[in-house]
Amino acid sequence: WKNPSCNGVLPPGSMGLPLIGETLHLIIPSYSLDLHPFIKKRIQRFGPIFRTNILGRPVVVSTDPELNHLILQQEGKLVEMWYLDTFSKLFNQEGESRTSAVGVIHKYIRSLSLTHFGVETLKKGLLPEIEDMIKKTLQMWSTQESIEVKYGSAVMVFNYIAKHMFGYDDSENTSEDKISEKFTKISEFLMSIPLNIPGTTYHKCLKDREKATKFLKDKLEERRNSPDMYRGDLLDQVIADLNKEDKEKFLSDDFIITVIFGLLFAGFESVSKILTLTLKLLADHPSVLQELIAEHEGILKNRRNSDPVLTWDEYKSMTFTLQVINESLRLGNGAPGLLRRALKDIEFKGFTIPAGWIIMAVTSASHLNPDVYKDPLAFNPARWKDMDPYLVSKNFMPFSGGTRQCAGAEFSKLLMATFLHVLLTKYEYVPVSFLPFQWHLLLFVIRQDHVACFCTGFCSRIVNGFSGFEFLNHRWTRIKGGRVVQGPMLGFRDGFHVKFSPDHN
Ligand code: HEM
Repeated sequence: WKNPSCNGVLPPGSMGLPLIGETLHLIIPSYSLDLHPFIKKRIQRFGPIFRTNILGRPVVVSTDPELNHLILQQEGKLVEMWYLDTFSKLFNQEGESRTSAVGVIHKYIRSLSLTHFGVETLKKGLLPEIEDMIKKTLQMWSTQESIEVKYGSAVMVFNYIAKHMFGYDDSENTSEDKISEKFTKISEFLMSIPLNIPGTTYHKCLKDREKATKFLKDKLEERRNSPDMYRGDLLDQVIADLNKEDKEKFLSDDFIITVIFGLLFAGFESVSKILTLTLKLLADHPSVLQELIAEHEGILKNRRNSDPVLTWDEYKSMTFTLQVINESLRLGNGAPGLLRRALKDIEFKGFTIPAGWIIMAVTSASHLNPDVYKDPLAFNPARWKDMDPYLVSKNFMPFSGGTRQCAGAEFSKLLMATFLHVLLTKYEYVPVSFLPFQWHLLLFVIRQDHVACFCTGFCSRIVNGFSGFEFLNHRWTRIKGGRVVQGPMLGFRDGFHVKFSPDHN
């Protein structure tokens, strides 16, 4: 394993231990948004392209923007998409059947997701539905003692996508049967070592997958046997496809379940991570929060019609909000890299990547390149104002690129922007004071039976507008957590707990 054969010169690197390679280095948690220390150290030692071994597979890690760009553009020719073995088992795709199914799944899943979550659908009617769902979610959150935002938003996005795809209603299920719980738990286990022994996280993951799959199968059966339940949603579309006389050969119940499973997964996990990171970064950066609030208040002020619903044009006018979201996407790389398998030997800059090897394209390396993004670890949404569009196209790939570009990108941005709009126009951020007293002037505002304490050090807006100050019934306050961890997937150590206060009126 130490000196793999190759028809050329392998990139430099080390293959670690037999069987596990250098996996342990990669899963050591890192508590920063910077490149994972394992990748940083290897770059210093071997340069931007190096070889290693992860989970027993020979891997070439690339932080080289040109190579990353090349492999994203050469899907199906030089490389094919490859999931970790854990992912493959999770999605019931293994061995040759997996390889041949990937291309077909790709085409079908892409077209399905664009039909149901693409720009045209968003424009036509999804936006008001999303806004309504977010208002109800925040209202519901505000009845809880506190919310762990990553988990709460994962459930929110899962429920919305599942409702939209097959009419799922979480409130109809007891907590034991809530399928959202099964899915959100499965995601915790994704990077586990594939050891199917009772007690391992991998084993639990497979058990939860069984339950989730059974649930989806029952849904499919139920809808098929009750034509009066027709809603024109994704499930109805796939049932119609299955019933066609000249249906595609690959279409089967199992295939459909895999597609729905994959789509649910592709959606809720990434959005909830980036949304949580955005709230955490906003809580850490009061001046950015101020500017964002001003933008959303401006939208309300400029609204001519009395209909209090966000429009597509208003969403598109949220320049600063979209900069904030871009900045979160830039910093919050959900996974260490995009995974591909070389279909043939790839020659690049004097090195050869042998056919069959895995390539991990670390696109986040470009996101943190100081030559492109000055002071790259700083959360500075204003930087996007002056970014050169050409540089951005080459160095900003949170949604991947080429034919595999995320089919839910616009949906995700719109959902996050709408969430921020509802949150910031309806709920005031009240920071918990944790700096020494002498750094602050504490204002106690007493009206009726409510008492609130505002800290000037963090919330200058309240101080500036103090003369015309209105008592705020809706508030959100960071309670605890928010420490980012890459292990190697992005997460939040101890979660990010926020108290959303109820409306007293
Ligand atoms: C912040 C949120 C999201 C991020 C950062 C994100 C990121 C990505 C990335 C990086 C890929 C490409 C993976 C690769 O090249 O190996 C991808 C693919 C995909 N995403 Fe997303 N995603 C997000 C949300 C969503 C949502 C909400 C949906 C569905 C509603 C979705 C559906 C898909 C689909 C279907 C693909 C496969 C596209 C294809 O292979 O043609 N994503 N996403």
